[in-house]
Amino acid sequence: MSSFRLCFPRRLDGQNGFAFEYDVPGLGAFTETVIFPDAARFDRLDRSVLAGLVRMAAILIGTSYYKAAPARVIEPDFALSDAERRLVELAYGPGLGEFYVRNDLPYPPDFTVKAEPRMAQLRTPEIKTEDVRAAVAFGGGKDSHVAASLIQATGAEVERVSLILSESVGERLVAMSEAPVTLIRRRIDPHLIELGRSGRALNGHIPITGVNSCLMALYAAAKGLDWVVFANERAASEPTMDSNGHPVNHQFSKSLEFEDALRAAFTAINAPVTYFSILRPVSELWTAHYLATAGEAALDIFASCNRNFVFAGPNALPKDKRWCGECAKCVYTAVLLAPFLSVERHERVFQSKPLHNPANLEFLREIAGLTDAKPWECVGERREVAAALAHLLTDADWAKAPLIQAIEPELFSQWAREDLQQAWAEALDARSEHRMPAPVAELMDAS
Ligand SMILES: CC(=O)N[C@H]1[C@@H](OP(=O)(O)OP(=O)(O)OC[C@H]2O[C@@H](n3ccc(=O)[nH]c3=O)[C@H](O)[C@@H]2O)O[C@H](CO)[C@@H](O)[C@@H]1O[C@H](C)C(=O)N[C@@H](C)C(=O)N[C@@H](CCC(=O)O)C(=O)O
Ligand SMILES: Nc1ncnc2c1ncn2[C@@H]1O[C@H](COP(=O)(O)OP(=O)(O)OP(=O)(O)O)[C@@H](O)[C@H]1O
Repeated sequence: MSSFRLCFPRRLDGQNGFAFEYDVPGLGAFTETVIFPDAARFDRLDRSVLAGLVRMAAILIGTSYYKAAPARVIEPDFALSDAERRLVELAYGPGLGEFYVRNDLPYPPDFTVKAEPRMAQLRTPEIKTEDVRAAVAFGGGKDSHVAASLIQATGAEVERVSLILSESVGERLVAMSEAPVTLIRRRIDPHLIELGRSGRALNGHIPITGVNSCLMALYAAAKGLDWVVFANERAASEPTMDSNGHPVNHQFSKSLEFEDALRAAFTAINAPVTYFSILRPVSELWTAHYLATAGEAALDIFASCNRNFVFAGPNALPKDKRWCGECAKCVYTAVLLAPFLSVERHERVFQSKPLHNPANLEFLREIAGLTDAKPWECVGERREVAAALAHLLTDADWAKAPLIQAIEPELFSQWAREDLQQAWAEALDARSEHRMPAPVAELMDAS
């Protein structure tokens, strides 16, 4: 039976990085390279820790190549600890859930992982809480800005780090930040993109946050940083839709389930970094409120529209735009921030009026829970969106916005008014499960 093969990554000659190599049945060999800043000193890492970190990166990066022609057997040329095996099962299972469902492939998928077992390290991880240096994942959006600001408030030294697939995306990210951004450069095998474009390979979404997490951890460990901080929100654990009784989540690799799997795999290799998500305990309205108040300086430079990050497709935004104003993610972010901004300020932030554009009504219905499924996008919990809309209907200016008016009758036929009032009232105070170190939990008021 032909299998998808993952090779143990090799160091590049003359460049500070690694080559990740894969064999896809029927399509041949592929190589992705990742180049790190010189400050990442891989030679200072314990050999087994380095090997573990690159194995984890190889597993996650492999999802891009596996999806070209999914095989029934996944076969690394390295042994796997239980935690790494679980990472494979999750990344190539629900991590690719959207891909399977949108390509009409069976879901859950039926594959076997063929690898020798590896003994895990059993030491309890040390969590540094003083003189901390933190790598904060930076994606240019509201969550990244808020995460960087909060980590700074803990007294830690913050380095913003972005993974990029093209220089133009790197330039956009740098322009979206008020502080310097360290860039780690991935180069996807161009053959994969060609095959996808010509229809000779399957295409679809991959667990990108998992890829970014493993590469950030590798960078942080090699630079001697202590924390690797993501801004994965509580809402990312809510599935996008249900497929025959199985949840499918566009944001699976941002979910708490995947965060736990990554943390277990880092522990099993004794990785010298603490990985966590700082926005896990709070609502998206909490984050929007923080950005509109304490984080106000970022309002004119941040962007959440994913079209900023297209590196090879036809959907890239024009250079002078940060928001397309006509996708589910723009509409979602516009709803979350509206309760905290005047209509005029909102228009300046979003470079348009997404909540006044009738063409956006269907997106609004989808994100507010008025349809069977959420859009295949990075959007949050339906109840929270509905609560924000109910609140906007009580605001004299926002209640006049055409989309807010248009949604009113359907909103209250789907949701009980009192339930939405309660969700709004709790939005800034409620806290949920998280994995943050004590000083961060204290700052976030989360026990
Ligand atoms: C920017 C974006 O949203 N891209 C998604 C889009 O891809 P598109 O074809 O429009 O443009 P490109 O991003 O330039 O991709 C070109 C092709 O390359 C494939 N590819 C890309 C990155 C990668 O690591 N591996 C790859 O194989 C890609 O499939 C294209 O064929 O549509 C794709 C198919 O649905 C999406 O997969 C692209 O999503 C990117 C991987 C991406 O970075 N998306 C994030 C903005 C995103 O969705 N973030 C979510 C987190 C989701 C998660 O962690 O799973 C979020 O913020 O919540
Ligand atoms: N290119 C990237 N490099 C490093 N980290 C990234 C990148 N893109 C996203 N992230 C991180 O992944 C996590 C999830 O991304 P997400 O898109 O939700 O955040 P965001 O872009 O900051 O906010 P928003 O939800 O407003 O788009 C965040 O911690 C974010 O910083």
